[in-house]
Amino acid sequence: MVKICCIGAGYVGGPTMAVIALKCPKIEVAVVDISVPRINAWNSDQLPIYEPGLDEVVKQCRGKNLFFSTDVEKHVCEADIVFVSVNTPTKTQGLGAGKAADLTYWESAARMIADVSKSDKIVVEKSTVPVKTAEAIEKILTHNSKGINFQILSNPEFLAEGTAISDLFNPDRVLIGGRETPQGHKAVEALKAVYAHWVPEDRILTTNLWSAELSKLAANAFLAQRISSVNAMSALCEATGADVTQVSYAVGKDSRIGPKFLNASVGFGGSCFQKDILNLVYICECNGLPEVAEYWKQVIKINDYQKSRFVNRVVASMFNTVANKKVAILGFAFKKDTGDTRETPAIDVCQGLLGDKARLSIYDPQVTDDQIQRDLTMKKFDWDHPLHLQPMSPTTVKKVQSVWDAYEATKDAHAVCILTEWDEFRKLDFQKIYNNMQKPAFIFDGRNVVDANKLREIGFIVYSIGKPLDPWLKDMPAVA
Ligand SMILES: NC(=O)C1=CN([C@@H]2O[C@H](COP(=O)(O)OP(=O)(O)OC[C@H]3O[C@@H](n4cnc5c(N)ncnc54)[C@H](O)[C@@H]3O)[C@@H](O)[C@H]2O)C=CC1
Ligand SMILES: O=C(O)[C@H]1O[C@H](OP(=O)(O)OP(=O)(O)OC[C@H]2O[C@@H](n3ccc(=O)[nH]c3=O)[C@H](O)[C@@H]2O)[C@H](O)[C@@H](O)[C@@H]1O
Repeated sequence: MVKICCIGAGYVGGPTMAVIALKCPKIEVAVVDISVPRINAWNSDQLPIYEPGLDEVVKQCRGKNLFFSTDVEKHVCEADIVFVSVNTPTKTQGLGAGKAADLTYWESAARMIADVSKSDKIVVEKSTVPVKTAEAIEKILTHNSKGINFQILSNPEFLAEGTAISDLFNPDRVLIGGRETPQGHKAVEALKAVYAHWVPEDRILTTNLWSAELSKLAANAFLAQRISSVNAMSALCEATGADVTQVSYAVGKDSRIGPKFLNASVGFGGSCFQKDILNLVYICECNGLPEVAEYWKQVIKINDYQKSRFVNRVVASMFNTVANKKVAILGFAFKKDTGDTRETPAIDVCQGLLGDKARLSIYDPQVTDDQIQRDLTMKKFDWDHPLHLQPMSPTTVKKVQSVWDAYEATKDAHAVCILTEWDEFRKLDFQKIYNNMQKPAFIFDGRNVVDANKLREIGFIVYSIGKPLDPWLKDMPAVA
């Protein structure tokens, strides 16, 4: 029986391995992590991450051919294939701080693999890593090996949160990069055979190691670039009276451009887009390509601009001050159908409003109060370290209250900001919300989920990203 071990039981390691176990009943899969609470949660009824469809998959295989354990060394030692899916955060200190990937967790995993291994292994980069990481990992493994043969493969993950299970069941492609040697080819074939249990062969792409590593960074950069492009257009739409939804539709009808990923928003979030682009920028700079680095940096600059533009709109519309005004925040996760708040635009928007002394009442169906407090007090990039290494909030933000109901959040509020596109926000009783708010009542829709015209009929002053402006907003300059 082939044995797989995955180091890192996070958003990628957990779902990916659960799907491999489901689709390959003859393969034994162990997911290991240094975080005891995380592993305990994987072994309980309350999984550590919220992902539609994940519970069912885990329930079907857990205890049969899928195991979650903190006994990292034992499972690594026994495995034929070791996936490494640990955090690769942005470096916060030292050379390349604020840009380069911090490979501390990766390196310690690699050293541990070298130490405990007693048989040949295929080591698979599942984490997103800088180009040429495989070479460094190879050095660590071979330097320490006792005649053991390690083959390194790059097999980046393309799943998106909220749709992880369907993405894993039906991927656009699976990418496997390996060394162009007979042993390298053999290792690629072995991993290919795992995916071939459910992925059609023509969707399993094989490349050299460096192409696979770079393709992952490139894919995320292209996706984020689309969002920054449409968000840049949204500012121009507001200035000219065009409607960004109509513009996106018209643009996306061109089959060369395509309709997906053209929704204007308050900004993209998530653990990877910014981190991976910063990483790409750093690699370009290190390779003497400052113009290319500058090009990709713009994607992040526009994203930052979009978030601060939104805050400025809120403050400017409300007579240039939100001091002591109650602002209801609907949605804190970085997108719907996930409880993940890593790099969510809600953090920047909330911090911007708190900077202007607002009182916030936050409701998100999947994010706990604890998480919100932690996010609003944590330093940039600290969030992307394993939980037990994250600093605790020094003080809780007194001006932030989180509640478990949208009606409670909006009661007596001066304004509502919609920051995540949860489906339930579309179905709210806005008449009831309006009746219970201070007047004039404002709605700032950062995700274009509400019907602005209907809300205007109720009496709200509405701002929707990239849509023709309310007469009220036209007179309020939103530039800092
Ligand atoms: N979140 C996402 O949707 C995607 C993430 N990725 C990439 O996958 C990688 C992992 O991301 P996530 O799963 O989101 O991170 P995560 O933070 O959810 O999980 C990483 C896990 O690794 C564990 N870990 C760290 N060092 C360890 C060690 N030495 N031994 C054992 N366990 C260790 C941590 O405790 C943590 O539970 C990152 O490189 C990320 O860029 C790629 C595609 C999608
Ligand atoms: O490497 C990763 O971590 C993953 O990053 C993204 O997945 P994810 O961040 O989970 O979610 P997305 O659906 O890509 O959304 C990212 C952000 O962009 C925003 N977005 C997305 C689409 C859009 O049209 N407009 C827009 O603002 C979302 O609201 C969210 O904040 C990629 O889509 C995955 O392919 C990749 O594997």
